[in-house]
Amino acid sequence: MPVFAYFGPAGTFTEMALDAVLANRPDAADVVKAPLASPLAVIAAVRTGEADFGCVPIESSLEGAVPATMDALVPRDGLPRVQAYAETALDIAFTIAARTPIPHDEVTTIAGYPVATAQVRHSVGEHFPNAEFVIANSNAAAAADVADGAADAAVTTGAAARLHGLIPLVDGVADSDDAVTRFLLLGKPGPPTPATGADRTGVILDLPNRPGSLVSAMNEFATRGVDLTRIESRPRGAGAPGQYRFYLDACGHIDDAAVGEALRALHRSAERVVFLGSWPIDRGVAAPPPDHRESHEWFARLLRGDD
Ligand SMILES: O=C(O)C(=O)C[C@]1(C(=O)O)C=C[C@@H](O)C=C1
Repeated sequence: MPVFAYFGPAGTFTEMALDAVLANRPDAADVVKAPLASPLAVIAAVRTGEADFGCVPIESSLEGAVPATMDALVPRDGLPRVQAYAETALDIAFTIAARTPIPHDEVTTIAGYPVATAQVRHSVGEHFPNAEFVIANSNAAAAADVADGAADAAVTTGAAARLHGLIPLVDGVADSDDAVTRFLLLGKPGPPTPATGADRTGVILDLPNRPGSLVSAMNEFATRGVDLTRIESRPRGAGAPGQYRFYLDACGHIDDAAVGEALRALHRSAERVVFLGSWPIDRGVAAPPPDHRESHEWFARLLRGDD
């Protein structure tokens, strides 16, 4: 049975995102769901083959990129890259839950995962004036911590609160009404899912450290009319202090000629291009890239001497 790892434990938003992906698969009843402790562990399990697929959070509309996932996406130590095959966007609102219905002003510690606490800072300050956050490993781990007595209350999901027998103190907590988190379904490298006309392509770029190299890389998309939806930078890490790598998401599919041309050009100029995949966009506006097929056909005719 195929194994689908996810950032757990049970009850995380990531599990809900995975369930949404599985709902579209005919074999959904015959898969094994494996909760792992971090996005790094999920991605490592996909790389080594312990899991066939892995589901991880990638981007919060309030908090931006999920650093633990971004860093884990970089292939290391000769292991294969991972590739995204699907994304799911979920509306995010948290439950603050405790072991007993404790008065709000008596809550002094609230367990929370940093990507989550950053999304509820103001609301929690209003509801729980005497509380400070203590770090948990995920939204569901926060509920487990409270069940174990490690904090008075948790920033968690409704599902995790129920699983751990906690009582909701406040439901639907978010500093913004339209908070959305995007999740990726990752697998081993393989042929991308067919182009749908509303797709996203992701790459990680290691660029030479010289003036203009990032502008040039972005121009490979701009000059071909390809819309970029996201640019992130992360430190390159050990051995490269002060140096950054860049993550670009573009509208379009590797099979769209304009996107394919941009990727080939990047391969010629970048130190390394890691292809993260081309997959259908779940929500949001996608400006499709211009159709370059006619120019390719014209060129092929020239080579054949037909034109
Ligand atoms: O999946 C979960 O519940 C998580 O704890 C992870 C995560 C994330 O890293 O973005 C998922 C959704 C929310 O944005 C906050 C936390």
